[in-house]
Amino acid sequence: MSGGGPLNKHMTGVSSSYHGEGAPERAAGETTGTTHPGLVLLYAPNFEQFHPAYVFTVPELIIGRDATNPICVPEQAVSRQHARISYLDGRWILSDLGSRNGTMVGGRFVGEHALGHLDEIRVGDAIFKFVAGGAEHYVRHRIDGAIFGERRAHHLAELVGGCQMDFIAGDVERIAPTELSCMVLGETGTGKEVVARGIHRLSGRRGSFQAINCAAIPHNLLESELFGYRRGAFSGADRDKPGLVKLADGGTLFLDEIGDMPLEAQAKLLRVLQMREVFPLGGTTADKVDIRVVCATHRDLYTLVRDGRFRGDLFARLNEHAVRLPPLRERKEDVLLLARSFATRYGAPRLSFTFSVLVALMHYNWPFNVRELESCIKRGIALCGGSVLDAPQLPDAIAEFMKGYGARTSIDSLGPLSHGGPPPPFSSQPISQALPSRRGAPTEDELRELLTRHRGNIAAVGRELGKERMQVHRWLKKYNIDHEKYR
Ligand SMILES: Nc1ncnc2c1ncn2[C@@H]1O[C@H](COP(=O)(O)OP(=O)(O)OP(=O)(O)O)[C@@H](O)[C@H]1O
Repeated sequence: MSGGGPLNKHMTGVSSSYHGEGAPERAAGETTGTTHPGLVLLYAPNFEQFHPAYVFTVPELIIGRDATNPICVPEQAVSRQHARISYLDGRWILSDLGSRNGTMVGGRFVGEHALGHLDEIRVGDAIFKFVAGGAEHYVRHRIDGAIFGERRAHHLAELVGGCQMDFIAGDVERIAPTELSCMVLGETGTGKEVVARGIHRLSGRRGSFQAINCAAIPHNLLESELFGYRRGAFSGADRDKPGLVKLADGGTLFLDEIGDMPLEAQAKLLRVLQMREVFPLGGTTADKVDIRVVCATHRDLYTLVRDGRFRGDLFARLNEHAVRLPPLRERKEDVLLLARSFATRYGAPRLSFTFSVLVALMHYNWPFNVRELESCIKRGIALCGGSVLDAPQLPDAIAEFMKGYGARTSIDSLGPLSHGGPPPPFSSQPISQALPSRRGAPTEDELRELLTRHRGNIAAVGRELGKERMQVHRWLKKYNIDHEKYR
């Protein structure tokens, strides 16, 4: 496997094998003491020919088409020695080696660039992310879900993802059967409720799963929803009503957005947890309850506790174990798997994605996380009829985000590091003028990507390819592409 065949890490400077020597057994997030930087593959059309991750163990590595390169990108569009990554004055520097088609970081062509954690690098059609540490954790998880070796999690299939999710799911599986109260932390749409339901499902508790969003319910109603009421407790209370605490007896109570719970309700909840009994509003006697609590929040509860807006004693009681879900932009290696899983969920298991769509999905920063990706795929299926999802069917937010994609940086972001030597191959010309004429025809995916980037402008596509407009029209005809759809 690999571009470059089985690698000898001493020869090549990377240890990326997931099927044998050198592949660490631990997954992301564990404290291992091994924190090598490296590149993690996010997407390549021929991803089976790559390692899932390339761990840096020497201070200089070459990326290129030659199979002898430590990081081989086996593609015609990639130069034999395309780019170099070297360690200089405490930074990892990516330098384009005068390649034919350029090297991109964060969607822009660069000459030299000091890499930052999670920088997205594109060489040819291969997209990687640079990680400043922990690259060794990614070496066993391929972007299509294949795992080389043992999976950590075995029962939480609903938590789709790569190595970070496997680690988290393994953690959830371990704590689910215990009595520990759990705090699930993460931005909106990262899957906190999926985790909470998973904890309940694997807990072995026979009661039901009850969920409430503390931010979505008016404060005056929250207590009656949670603790229930007795008939006559207030006007309109014409019968006893059990609250969610009672309904979750023997099961799990999921308190979403716990940071929004008013202080009075917090005091009552603490009592429920300590005394294992609930007093309905207007009641004089308590009902015994046995609940397991899982909470979620996107807020910083430590700050709320410090500011007196959240009770420290309740926080300690709820936070017996914390599960942190990273935002999607920090785990883009999950995007392909998630997209495929949503395609199945929404009735299009055979949905395929054009290359330009995958480029966009990897490049976008997903402010609303997995929920946003889910909506994007669901909508895309409706628009494309469930066969091929193409760039024009992506939401406006993504199209807008992609507008600057493929630009050349106006200044290379290396700062004062350059120690003499040849100047970086920087040009202030737009890339379309700087690129030499290509030899062959673009592939259909390449052409679609160019059309997306230039919003259907044939002249601009032609300039970038170094070809006449008529030639671009001939290719459009050949691939049966309507460039108007990209405008
Ligand atoms: N790892 C995942 N695998 C599969 N689906 C996921 C994953 N993470 C999230 N989802 C899906 O994304 C959507 C949002 O997830 P969920 O409601 O659990 O997020 P949340 O963090 O609880 O959001 P909020 O904070 O807004 O309540 C759901 O449809 C869920 O099924």
